Formats: sequence, C-alpha cells, structure tokens
Amino acid sequence: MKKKNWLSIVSFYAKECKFKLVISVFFAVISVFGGIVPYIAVYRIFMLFFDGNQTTDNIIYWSGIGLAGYVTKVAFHSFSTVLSHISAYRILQSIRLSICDKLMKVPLGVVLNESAGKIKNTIVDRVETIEIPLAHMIPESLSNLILSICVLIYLIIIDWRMALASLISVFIGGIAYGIVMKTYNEKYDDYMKSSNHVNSVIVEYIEGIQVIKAFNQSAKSYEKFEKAVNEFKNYTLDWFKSTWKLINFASSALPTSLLGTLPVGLYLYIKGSLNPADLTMCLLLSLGIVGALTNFTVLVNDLKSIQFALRDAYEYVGIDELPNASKKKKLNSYNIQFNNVTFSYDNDNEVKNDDKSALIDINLNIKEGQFIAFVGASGSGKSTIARMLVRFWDVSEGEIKIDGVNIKDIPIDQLMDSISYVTQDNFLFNCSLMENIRLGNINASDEEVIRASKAACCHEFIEKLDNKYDTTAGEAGGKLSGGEKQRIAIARAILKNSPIVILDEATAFTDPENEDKIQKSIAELTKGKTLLVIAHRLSTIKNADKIVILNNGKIRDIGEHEELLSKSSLYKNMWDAHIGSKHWAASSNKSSDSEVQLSV
Ligand SMILES: Nc1ncnc2c1ncn2[C@@H]1O[C@H](COP(=O)(O)OP(=O)(O)OP(=O)(O)O)[C@@H](O)[C@H]1O
Repeated sequence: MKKKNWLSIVSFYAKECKFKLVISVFFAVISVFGGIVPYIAVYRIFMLFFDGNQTTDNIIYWSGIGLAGYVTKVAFHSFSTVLSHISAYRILQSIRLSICDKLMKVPLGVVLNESAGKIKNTIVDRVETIEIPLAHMIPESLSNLILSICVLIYLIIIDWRMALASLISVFIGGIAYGIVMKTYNEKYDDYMKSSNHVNSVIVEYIEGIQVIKAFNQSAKSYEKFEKAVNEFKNYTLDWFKSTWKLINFASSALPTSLLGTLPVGLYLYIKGSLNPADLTMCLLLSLGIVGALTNFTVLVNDLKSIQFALRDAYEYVGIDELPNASKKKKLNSYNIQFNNVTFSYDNDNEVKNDDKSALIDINLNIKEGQFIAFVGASGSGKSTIARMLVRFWDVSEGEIKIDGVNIKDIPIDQLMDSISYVTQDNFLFNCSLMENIRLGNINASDEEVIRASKAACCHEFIEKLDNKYDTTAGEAGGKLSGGEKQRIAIARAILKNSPIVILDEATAFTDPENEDKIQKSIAELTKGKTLLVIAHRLSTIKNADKIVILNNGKIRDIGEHEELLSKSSLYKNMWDAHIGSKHWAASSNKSSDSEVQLSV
C-alpha cells in the first residue's frame, strides 16, 4: 500500500468541489478585510480628533465606513461558511463511499480480519471528525493567515519595531505549543488505539449478546466493556492532565500581542520616537490579529485531527484490490478446472508449507452440469475451495479456470454473475423480505421474487407474517427459524439463476420438516446447474457424480459413493460414523429419518 500525504488525499477527494472551496476562501478573505475596516475607521476617527477635524459629517462618514466593513465581514463570512460546509460534506461523502467501495474489492480476509467496531469507527466517527476542521479550517485559517501577514506588513510600514514587538507573544506561545506537539503523534496514536478498542468491545458485546445471555456471562462481559471504557477515560484524562498547563499557557500567550506591543510602544512613545496616532494604530492592529492568532491555535489541532483521520481512512482506501479484468469473457461452457491450486490464509507463509497452507496442490476437473461434493473433517479445506472459486481470496499458487479461462481474467462482476454461493451464514439485511430476496437479482419483479420464494418453500411462512413480504428482516428476525432464513437465502440464489451453484450445506437445521423443505428448495435451485456441495451429512451427497475427500488441505481420494466405500478407508470410516450417528439420533428422537437426497 502506497503512503499518501494527507493534503494530496484531501485534494483528491475535493476534486468535485474545488471551485466551491476556492470561492469560499475568496469570500473568507473579503470577510477578513471587511473586518479590518472598522479598525481603520476608528483610527481615522482618532486622527480627526488629534488633527482637530472632528466634524459631525467626518465622524458619521468614518462610522459608516466602519459599519459597512463590519457588514461585509459578517455577510461574506456567512457565504464562505455555507460553501465550505457544502464542500466538506461532499468530501466526507466521497471518503466514506470510497472506503465502502474498497471493502468490496479487496480480498475478503482483509475485511474479516478487522473488527466491525474499528471499521465502523473509521467510516463513521473518524471521518466525521474531519467535517468541522475542513469546513472552517480552509476558509477561516487561510484568510486569518493572510490577515496576519497583511497586518504584519502594515505594522512594518508604520514602525518595524512595533511589528517585531507584536511577534513576542507568537514566539513564546509557539515554543509552548512546540513542546506539546513533540509527543502529540505518539499520544494521538495511543488514543486512537484505545478508542478503537472501546468501539470493538461495544460492537462485539452487542453482536454477541445472545451468546453472552445464553451462557450467563452478562456480568463478566460487561466487565470487559467497563474495563475498556475505563481505560479509555483514564488514557484521555492522563493525556489531558499532562498537557493542559502548557496548552493553556500557549493558548493564552499566543494571542496576547499587547504583551509585546504595549510596553515597547509606551517606551518608544516616552522616548519620543513614536507619535500617539501611530502608537494607537499599532495597538489597535495588534489587537486586530488576536482573533487570527487564536484561530491559528485551533488550526494546529485541526490539522492534526484531519491528518490522523485521513491516515485511518486511507488505511482502507489504500489497500491493494484484487486484480480485476475489465473485458468481459465469452464463456461457452461452465467446465471448472483446479490446476495445482495451493493457498494459505497467511500472506507471509512460504507457499507449500504444509502446516500453514489451507489447500495444497488441488487438481480437479468439474464438468458443466456435474454434482460434486466435498467431504472431510472440520478444517480440511472444504469451504476454502469454494472461496477460491468466487475469488474471496486469490490462490497463492496454481490456477482455477472456467471454460479454460483463468478466473483472474474474468471480470469479478461476470464471475459473480456466473456463480451462486449459498453460505452457512444466511445474513438478512434490515430491509423488507421482498428486497432481501431481490438481492439475488435487483431487476426482478415482485412476481419473480414470489415465484422464487415459492420454489424455495418460503412463500407459505412469509404470507403468515403480519406485513407479509413487506416485513423487515429486523421485525421478522426473531420470528424466523434458522431453516426459514436458509430458505430465504436459497430463494435469493434461485432468483439469481447462475449456472454454477455452491452450497455450503448447513448442519444446524435438521428437524425433519425443515430438512424436507430445505432439500426440496435446494433441488429446485440446482436443477440443470453445475453443483458444488460442501457436505456435512454424507447421506445428502450419495448421488454425487464425484465425491472429493479432503484431508489437511489435500485431496485424499475422488470417486462415487459406492466406489469410495470400497477403496477409501477414510470415506468408509466417515460413512460408518455418519450412519452410526443417524441411528443414534433416530433412536434417541424416536423419529423417522426423513432425509431427502440431493439430485440434479
Ligand atoms: N479467514 C481465515 N483466516 C485464517 N485461516 C482460516 C480462515 N478460514 C479458514 N482458515 C483455516 O483454513 C483451514 C481450512 O478451513 P476451511 O474453513 O476451508 O475448512 P472446512 O473444511 O470448510 O471446515 P468446516 O467443515 O469446519 O467448515 C483451517 O485450518 C482453518 O482454520
């Protein structure tokens, strides 16, 4: 991942609103100069009195000019702020969208290895911290900087000694700030780690609340949450305590320009080298930059928070994407080939280190329309094979081809259109069940969604819900059984109607009625398709054209059921264990075995 300077990141995201930002700065500059006018007007009125020209007309004239300057300041400040806020929100929107977009394009492992709390914290909270600095910093800070420089030049013109005197407080405040800033990066890093930890613990607590309650761990896990919150509080408080004296000193010293100008000015006046009008003007001008200098202290903090928030956001935006082909490939068949496929989840692993590789030297030919089952002990690599085919990760060595084309050369969109992957995790989004099923094909009509639901045996239970297909997954969530959720996932896949179906067969929903319905819906989904089943119960895959036995990431044997029973001791043992457990389940439940075998 290439590192990028935070300014170039901002300007990249500000591309679309650059014009607005420029205008915003321009208005802010006008506003700042408008703000100087009242000081000049007051100076002029003083001069009128010193010169003995204090007529009502003259005083009204300069008062009017002062008022006009003030109105200009307020009006242009408002215009500038509106434009800078619009731009800031656009930039925030672009950053958030590009992180979400990126998460879809990077290897799945990168996303899964991060805690949901940290990702949420970056996308929502961290990016939000940029808004206020961005909306105010660019116009206000820039214009304040310009104002300070102009005032300084003006002071030099009036009396260079007074100009130097006005910088005394800047110098003292600057040193104090410099000391605080020395450890700022390190402290801020730790602060962010602590904040991410709190977020992760909160999200974990909420996501796992069912398990926590079921195992009566509420008090214990709350302790973990409380500890994280306390640690965060302690850290922030310690940081605050270690810096507040210096920060307070710096922020009070920096804008106190009178600290230098008043004694020096009086000294020069007494010595006779500064006339009263110039002394008054110098004091007024140095007061005029107090606001600008105060803003400058805020700017230092703002710059840091922008810098760190963008660094965190760029941690995601800058992740290398899975290479994606741009040109659609013409596929005449859906024959699948695994050639010497080796894969390790550990990027640093030397390929072919058998202990660390999840798949080693997988060679497999699957013909279009075949039904292939993968069996093996837990952790043997069954799901990894499926993840390789859908490119959730890329193979470390070897290649996977569809119709002779390496899947890396097929655009990911086209590949995903060709494959329906029904995983064990039947995630439902918090929208209506109609929309949840329509995810399979966003162009499907309501009628097509209902037809797919009927085929997946979902229609009946959805119709019984209060709002039928309009029930949101959130409302229905508690009312849906695991098997019903799985059938909704199957309905999605039926609607998608891809030529290749991968089924990570769930073991959880094995009550006879659900099982019967699930098998019926699967039979409907897989009609005429190339079917890859990750099998957990062997009786459902007895009819497979090929059963692939995996062991520690390697293919141990391939064959049909009967063939494997006679030639593979591993398969025979698995089958015996399966039959044994079925008999045990049947006798303990006193229920008949109603497994329906898959057929394609
Ligand atoms: N995201 C991951 N990161 C690191 N290692 C992983 C990841 N997912 C799986 N593994 C490891 O890869 C190996 C193969 O896992 P895989 O999920 O493919 O097995 P499986 O045969 O499908 O198991 P199960 O039947 O329990 O689902 C295991 O050792 C597992 O610990």
